[in-house]
Amino acid sequence: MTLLKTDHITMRFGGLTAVKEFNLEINKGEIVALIGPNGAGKTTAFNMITGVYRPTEGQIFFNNQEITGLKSHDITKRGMARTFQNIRLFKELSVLDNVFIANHLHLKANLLQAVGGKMYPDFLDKLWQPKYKREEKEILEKSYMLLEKVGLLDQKDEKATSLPYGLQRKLEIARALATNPQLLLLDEPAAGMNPKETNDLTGFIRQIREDFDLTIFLIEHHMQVVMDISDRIYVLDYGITIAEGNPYEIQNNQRVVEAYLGVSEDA
Ligand SMILES: Nc1ncnc2c1ncn2[C@@H]1O[C@H](COP(=O)(O)OP(=O)(O)OP(=O)(O)O)[C@@H](O)[C@H]1O
Repeated sequence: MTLLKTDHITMRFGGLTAVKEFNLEINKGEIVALIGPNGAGKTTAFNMITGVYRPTEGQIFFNNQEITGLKSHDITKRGMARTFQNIRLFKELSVLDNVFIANHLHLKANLLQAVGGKMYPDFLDKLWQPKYKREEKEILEKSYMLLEKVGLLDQKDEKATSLPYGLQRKLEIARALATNPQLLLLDEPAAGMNPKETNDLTGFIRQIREDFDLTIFLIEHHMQVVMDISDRIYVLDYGITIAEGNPYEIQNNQRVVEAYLGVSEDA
């Protein structure tokens, strides 16, 4: 079953076409990677899919519903979550509070929707009614469960920024999981990880796919990770899709090899 589909999405910034007519199809349960040299348009593609940018042209479908141009929080509510290339944590807060707040914001957004999207004067009072107190307790339990799944329970009281970089990436993933996604987009999960963490990353991503019934779309520069983990790979170069296929096909694709290694003028 197709979970995410893009139909010829294009993003122009003035005279620059960052992504041109990108056609993507991801099936439920797949792990799909998006690779390409620096500046190829990978993050721009993520930004269009997650509602940060509205595509200049083309359409995006999630769960067979069009989501083109929807705001990020609407897209999150429909079951899509992401992490960022530059980690975005609440730096001063503890590990636990980072996950707790992500859960809480998600709940509050749903509550707001339940009251018609308006901030009624008694809205904050509602949060302290028994029903919502119960929900707060559930959120706390869920936060513990998420930290346990990503292996950060022992560090729950530490300040987020005191964690090594690789663990901050895992904390960002726990935060994304707090919104109950079906599709998780990871922007360079191996960046900043040490060799052991990088080695373990493939198993970790497979495990969360299993535990949370996820579909995963990731941008990654670390080729070993990409080749080990991906069912399929899309390759962008200067905004153009130059290849799509399984890891074996991509490794043996001449155009991909040239895009990465460059071709000498007289070749
Ligand atoms: N908001 C923006 N305004 C203008 N140009 C932009 C904007 N965002 C991205 N670009 C340009 O679009 C092109 C694609 O950038 P993008 O960040 O998507 O590439 P990338 O493949 O993610 O690169 P990297 O691997 O270095 O993160 C680049 O030329 C970049 O300078």
